[in-house]
Amino acid sequence: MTTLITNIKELLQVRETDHKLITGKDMKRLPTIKNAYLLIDHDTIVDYGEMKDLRGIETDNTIDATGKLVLPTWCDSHTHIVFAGNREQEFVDRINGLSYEDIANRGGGILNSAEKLQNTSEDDLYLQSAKRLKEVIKLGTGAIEIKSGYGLTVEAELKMLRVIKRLKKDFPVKIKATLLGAHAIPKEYKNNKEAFVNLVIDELIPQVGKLQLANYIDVFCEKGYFDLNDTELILKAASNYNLIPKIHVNQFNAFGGVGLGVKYNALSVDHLEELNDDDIQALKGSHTIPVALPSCSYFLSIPYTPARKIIDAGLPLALATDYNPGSTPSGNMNFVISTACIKMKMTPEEAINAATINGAYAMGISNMYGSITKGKKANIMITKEVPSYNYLPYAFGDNHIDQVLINGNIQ
Ligand SMILES: N=CN[C@@H](CCC(=O)O)C(=O)O
Ligand SMILES: [Zn+2]
Repeated sequence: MTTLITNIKELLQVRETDHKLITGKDMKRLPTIKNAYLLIDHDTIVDYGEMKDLRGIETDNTIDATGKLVLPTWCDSHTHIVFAGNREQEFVDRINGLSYEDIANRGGGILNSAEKLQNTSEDDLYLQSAKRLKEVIKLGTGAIEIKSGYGLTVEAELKMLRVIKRLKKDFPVKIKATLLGAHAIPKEYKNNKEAFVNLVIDELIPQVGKLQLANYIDVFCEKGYFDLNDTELILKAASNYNLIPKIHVNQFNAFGGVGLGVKYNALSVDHLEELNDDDIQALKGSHTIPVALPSCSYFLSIPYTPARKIIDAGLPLALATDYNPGSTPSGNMNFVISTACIKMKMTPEEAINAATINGAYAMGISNMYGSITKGKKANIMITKEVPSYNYLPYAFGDNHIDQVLINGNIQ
């Protein structure tokens, strides 16, 4: 089946040759073609160009995109969308003066979500998660990384990962799974963190590895959660099963997690609301991409990741949602783009690069996703009629996405 999109006001993120990721100053450049066409064969982008060069061809479908923009779908490289219920009461508690830390210290937070998830059947968990996934696809997400981490027992973690596997089977979007066994210290291990770390290393990682339920390994490397030593032990154990690190670091404190991630060839280091010069130095010359999660900063009222410092140091940056019930109950990548421009002073070009090709890199799929390139998957979105791409982050809070095509099919 062939689909031709014609009269595109502007086709964004057109990359002739395969770029794995965009770094530093180059992030300010967003290659586009005005008054363009795009040709899709089955699930693949096969041709594009200016309308004046379009030769008469027969296609099964034609979409007229007059006044509209076309761009690759968002690649959301950091989410926790498999969760049970919500934490709206903690949201109100924070408004009334408690901090995220206070809530965690009294047994809420991640432990609250873990209890809910343990008491939710696998089918129900699947249905709740599938609903979220459907919603974010409508908002333009065409590839997504999903973490475990609300299980906190071997069985509940496996349940989460099986739900992710089922989502992979049932949905056309590209999904990558991450084992986040060390997300918080369960109540039963409150005074024996070492035993929990051993459980992750000796039981959880081997089982997940053998069942091939995850592509990546994550750790919440943070004061009060898992320290550098715990993190290193877990990354080492995971490497025996080829689980590549994508880790939570520097959300509240900077104490060397970035350097550790780089040492273990992490694909990404995520959060980075607190970032020092040593962290920047560690990232230089590495293959590890920093990932910022501005919706989390917005929701928790914590600092925004210093995007200017990162990009101006010549580094790449990816943007993701962090969709989860505690720190970011939103999977809207359009809001992420706007917030990155408004609060982190990223230009629209930088934000779009960070949410497409660099997001794809941060989930190991930039060879097939994240840009309009011949041979890549036809995961694209068509906006409503808008004056220019600057309008997407500018008119924040509105939904500018008209149609989403995944593998060439309208969703
Ligand atoms: N910080 C660690 N994990 C999640 C939040 C977990 C939660 O509060 O449920 C995050 O990335 O923000
Ligand atoms: Zn997260």
